Amino acid sequence: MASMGTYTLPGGRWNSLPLSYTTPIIISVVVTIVVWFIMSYIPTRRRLPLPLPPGSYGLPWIGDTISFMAASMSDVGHQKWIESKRAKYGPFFKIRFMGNPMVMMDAPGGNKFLFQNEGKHMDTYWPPQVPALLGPDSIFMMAGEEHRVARRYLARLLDHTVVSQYFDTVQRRAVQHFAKHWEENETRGSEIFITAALDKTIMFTFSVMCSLLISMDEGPQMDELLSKFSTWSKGFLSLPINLPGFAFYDGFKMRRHIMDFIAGYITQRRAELAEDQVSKTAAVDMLTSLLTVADDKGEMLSEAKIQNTLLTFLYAGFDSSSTALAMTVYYIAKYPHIYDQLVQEHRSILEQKRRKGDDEAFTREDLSAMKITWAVIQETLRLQPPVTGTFRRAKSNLEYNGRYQAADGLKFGCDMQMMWNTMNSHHDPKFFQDPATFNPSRFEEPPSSLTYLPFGGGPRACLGNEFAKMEMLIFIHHLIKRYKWTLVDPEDPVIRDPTPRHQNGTLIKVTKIAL
Ligand code: HEM
Repeated sequence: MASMGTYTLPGGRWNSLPLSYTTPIIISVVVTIVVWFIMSYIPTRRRLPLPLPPGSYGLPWIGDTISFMAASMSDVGHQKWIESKRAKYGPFFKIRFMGNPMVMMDAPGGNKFLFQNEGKHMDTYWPPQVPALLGPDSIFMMAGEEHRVARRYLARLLDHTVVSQYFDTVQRRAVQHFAKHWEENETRGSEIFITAALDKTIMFTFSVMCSLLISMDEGPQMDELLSKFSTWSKGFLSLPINLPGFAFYDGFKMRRHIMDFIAGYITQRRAELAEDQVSKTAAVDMLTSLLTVADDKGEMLSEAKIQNTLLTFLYAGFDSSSTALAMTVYYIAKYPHIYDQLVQEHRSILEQKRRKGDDEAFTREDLSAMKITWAVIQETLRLQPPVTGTFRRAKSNLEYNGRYQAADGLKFGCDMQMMWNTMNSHHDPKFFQDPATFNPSRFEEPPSSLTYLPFGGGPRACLGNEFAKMEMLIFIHHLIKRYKWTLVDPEDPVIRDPTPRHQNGTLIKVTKIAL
């Protein structure tokens, strides 16, 4: 018998519930959501001592999340978004990002404040999808003493001498790369061909990282790992919703496959080490070091830390470098006078080699002769930095007495987030004259302190910057030596996902030359 107020919709588990049951359920869901929104708003206000920086929090939880993420994916990263906020609120301002209040720092004062307090009064903070994809044992997630110990340890594995030891490996990979991936196009019948520079730089940097980390050779296994990586890394720019249809869902699933793959490699290497086979089978790479070198406290790394370190380095080491290199290839083609300067620089290096009888016997001393090349890469990193900035979170109440705000300073409540950002200074005419112009010669003078931050700064600055410099210089040397190139589509738009790349992968028309 149907009671009063009971209404049954045809079909479905929920639909068959009488209205007298569904109404309270719907009301309690709505009330929970509203209370959750309000709660995420109120404690924020309570825990933030005044004065707050100017700006607006916008809607509860959502705030600027959507506009900020959309800006992250646009051609100039956050640059325009930041400019419009700065025009409204001044050099630094507050927003709400994924439920939390966040201050965008100014440059260079805000950057200095942030880097000086790093590890003492503030720690790293990442939106939830990042720790889920990278793992809690990644150095990017570590804080305080744990980060300091891990960083000292990893810095030893990548210090100047070690980077030099990898020189020959990277150089060999470069020669193989051009023979396999570029000369292959020539043998298809033409000395002129069209290719996507980004595909090539991805192949090169991924191959270099696979060699540095686990001594893996190019082949189907590496191709498979690269394709898994591509799915996994798309999860970083997604909302952290673990449901089919969201890139995070696919990325998170793929993380398990990648970790299984890495675990297999570790097991195999442990067995080789136990049988003393490593020197015969593989060069000493990072995996061997991670398995055999103790940290400062004399402790060996756990299996989980080794796995997450390899995953972190593979990602940190290949994504930024590959897009930076493709962008460099783009700017060299866009400005023929820059190409001519580079030809001169590399011709003179090669002539010296030839006088000694072998132009492939390129040594690490030759890198220091590549001053213009490095300036071109630096200028590329200024205009299109692969990392536009990252987040931190205050561990205690802090006061920032920068030059812009009221005499009593800007106070950060415990848990408040802040972001350092390359776009604040890289495009500011105060620090870089005529900032929209591609002008590598500006790097003849060092930029003023904390205004040029492609590799970050302070205690979390990039650990691989020397390595990245070496691999990028080696790649450009081999490219200039063999080819000249023009842009197929000079108007190809730049997108960020999250590193900057041309929508069509920087298509270039390549002509073989012999420098
Ligand atoms: C053009 C290439 C690269 C760029 C632009 C770049 C940029 C950066 C930036 C901005 C940070 C700081 C992040 C922060 O403050 O939260 C960073 C950190 C890091 N980078 Fe790089 N990177 C590059 C290449 C590499 C390479 C080749 C490696 C490894 C061989 C590497 C390994 C790392 C690691 C391990 C960290 C974390 C350091 C820490 O948390 O203490 N990077 N990178």
